[in-house]
Amino acid sequence: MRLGGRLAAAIEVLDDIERRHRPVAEALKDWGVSHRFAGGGDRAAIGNIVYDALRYRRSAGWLLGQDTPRAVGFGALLLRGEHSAAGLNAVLEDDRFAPPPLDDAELKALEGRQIADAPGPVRADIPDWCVPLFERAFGDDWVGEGAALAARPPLDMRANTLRAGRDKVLAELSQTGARPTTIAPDGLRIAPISGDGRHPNVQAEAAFQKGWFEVQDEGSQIAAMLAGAKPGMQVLDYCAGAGGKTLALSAAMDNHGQVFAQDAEKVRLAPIFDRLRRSGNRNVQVVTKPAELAALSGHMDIVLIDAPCTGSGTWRRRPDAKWRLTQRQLETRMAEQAAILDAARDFVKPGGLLVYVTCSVFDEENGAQTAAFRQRDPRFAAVDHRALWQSRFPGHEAAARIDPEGGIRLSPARSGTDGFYFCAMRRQA
Ligand SMILES: C[S@@+](CC[C@H](N)C(=O)[O-])C[C@H]1O[C@@H](n2cnc3c(N)ncnc32)[C@H](O)[C@@H]1O
Repeated sequence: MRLGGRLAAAIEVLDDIERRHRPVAEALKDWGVSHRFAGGGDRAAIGNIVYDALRYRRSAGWLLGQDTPRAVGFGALLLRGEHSAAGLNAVLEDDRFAPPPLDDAELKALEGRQIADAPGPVRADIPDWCVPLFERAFGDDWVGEGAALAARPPLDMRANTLRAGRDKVLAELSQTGARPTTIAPDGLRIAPISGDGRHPNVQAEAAFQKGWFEVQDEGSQIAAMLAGAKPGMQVLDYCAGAGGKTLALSAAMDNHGQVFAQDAEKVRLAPIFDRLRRSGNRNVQVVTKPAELAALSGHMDIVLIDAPCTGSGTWRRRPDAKWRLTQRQLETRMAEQAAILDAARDFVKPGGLLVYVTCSVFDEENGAQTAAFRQRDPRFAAVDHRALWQSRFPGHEAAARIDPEGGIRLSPARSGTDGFYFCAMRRQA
């Protein structure tokens, strides 16, 4: 397929996502099933246009003055800067699978439009209703932070020190272009894809099958490290899901002590069993019965709440979620988070830590949530987060926002990671 056919396919997929409210991955998969002739390179290129169009939906649409699948598809290509409008039309001209070229009205709309002149919400590529949330979270930096959340993400991995050190994994993955991450000591990073490329399928590597590494964003690795799990501790991962943080906590404990993994939705825990077999984590107990959980009350050195959240910190990877999110969903998540904080606190032993983490950038789910919790339960006090950050990641002072009232924030613009919030609160009595 040439560029025109790929662009037409991307517009078709974007239309499907919009009309049928399909998740992007499913819409792309369906397109692939019904177009079996398309090769891997075509699928990757179409996927890149679709994902870019969703990441840059606002700015791509602004360029053409419309928010249609066609406008954002064309806009996403133009934003790459590889073609001028006339140049793109010339490429599409003799391609019979291409969409109709840009017409006079579209060319006129594009004339003289520079993203640098666009209003803030367009440059930030966020919905209008999110602007106050971004302003509250980032102050004057909100446009840059929004734009960074619209960029293509890297592929991050964590060396599983129970099986292999980072250098050994780096040597094994040398063909993939993986480099050490700058902040997390066990992290590896493959840079964001450029042009029509795609990330290597690292999970097909023998080293992955041998459990030498896990796919995990550097921000998630940092959050797990900040929790401070040590060999011999009793740790409850209260919202363990597929176990990304469970495995990191267990590795930090060098398999000594106990990590209890629980989740309200048992089905979410299902992948953890395979992951544990591969990674050699032997101190993880998956909690499946209420009685097993009740027995832990008041005994935990650390309770980690990796809370359900809007996921606004992961919009680089899940850009469709950015446009689907509503104020009502945000409020639902906030209510869940408050209820989980109240339910999980009793598992912390006196002197132990309640650690709250989200992959959201909104203060409503982060600092405001933990501050409200401490008001409800003054037995819990925020630790000195500046001292904590400096002790774990010396030399990286500029990479995180430390909130005076307690909490550490990571973001693509500041830390080069997904957006994360971390807050550790010590139980006094
Ligand atoms: C952010 S995800 C966890 C991701 C996981 N910790 C990881 O690192 O891979 C949040 C999890 O919280 C779970 N959850 C939602 N409500 C819960 C509740 N009331 N109690 C415990 N877990 C809950 C969800 O099922 C979901 O798996």
